[in-house]
Amino acid sequence: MENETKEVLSPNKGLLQSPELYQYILESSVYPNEPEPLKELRAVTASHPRALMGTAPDAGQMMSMLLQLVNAKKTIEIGVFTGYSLLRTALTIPDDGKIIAGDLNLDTYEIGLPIIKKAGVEHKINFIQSEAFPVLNKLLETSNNEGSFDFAYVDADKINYHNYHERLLKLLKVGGLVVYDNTLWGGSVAMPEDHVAEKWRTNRHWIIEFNKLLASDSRIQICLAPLGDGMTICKRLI
Ligand SMILES: C[S@@+](CC[C@H](N)C(=O)[O-])C[C@H]1O[C@@H](n2cnc3c(N)ncnc32)[C@H](O)[C@@H]1O
Ligand SMILES: O=c1cc(-c2ccc(O)cc2)oc2c(O)c(O)ccc12
Repeated sequence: MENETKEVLSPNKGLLQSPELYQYILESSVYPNEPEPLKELRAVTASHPRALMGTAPDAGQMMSMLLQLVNAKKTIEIGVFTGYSLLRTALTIPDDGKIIAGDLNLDTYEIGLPIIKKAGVEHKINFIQSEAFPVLNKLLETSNNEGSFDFAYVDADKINYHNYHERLLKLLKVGGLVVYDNTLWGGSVAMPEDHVAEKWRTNRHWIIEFNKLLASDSRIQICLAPLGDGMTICKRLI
């Protein structure tokens, strides 16, 4: 029974040398401490045709650690899908913490919403069904929001990551973190273009350019963690 559940819930999404090694990380380090509502959310997401888009559980575990390290209370999420990373954040920040969460798609958010409600953390979430730009632009219209966020997570349209970056750096506190998902894009960033499977060709160029941009941005300190599909952690320095 245990094995059956694992197979359904844990497709090998990792970049590691073997599926066994990824499964080992999940079973030895991630699942034993993964809160029950997150397990439930993965289970309800597993049958969605785009389930592979969800933030990987090991990446979610790192998010919790980062949120705790910066004592995050005020956060932004761009790209919610069914809400795995959102629920991770909501379960980690304090009871009076707030998350502004934007996604174009309300239907997918509603798949996870009953679990978010049952976990008792919905009051921390302000979900906005929208393109990301208006959400960020609206926040920037209120000058009090500048330099006020502790943490941001970006997991949406890769072509606009550089535009989100400029806005998020204004919204983050000095010392705050922004984490970008998919910065290794299935490993395709390090392959010659003609070796890249069709699925990963879209966006590969944007991710490669974005990684260069982050590496040359003196306003931030970065670390590209090879977890999930690659997560770049950026700390605002100035
Ligand atoms: C990879 S999924 C997010 C996964 C999510 N973080 C999780 O843990 O399950 C990407 C999401 O970004 C949303 N999205 C794509 N383009 C967007 C845009 N321009 N503005 C807002 N949301 C967008 C999609 O609707 C989709 O739900
Ligand atoms: O097709 C994908 C796959 C992912 C993905 C792969 C591996 C992981 O450990 C996590 C996520 O992420 C995607 C994504 O964020 C997106 O916006 C579109 C497609 C995919």
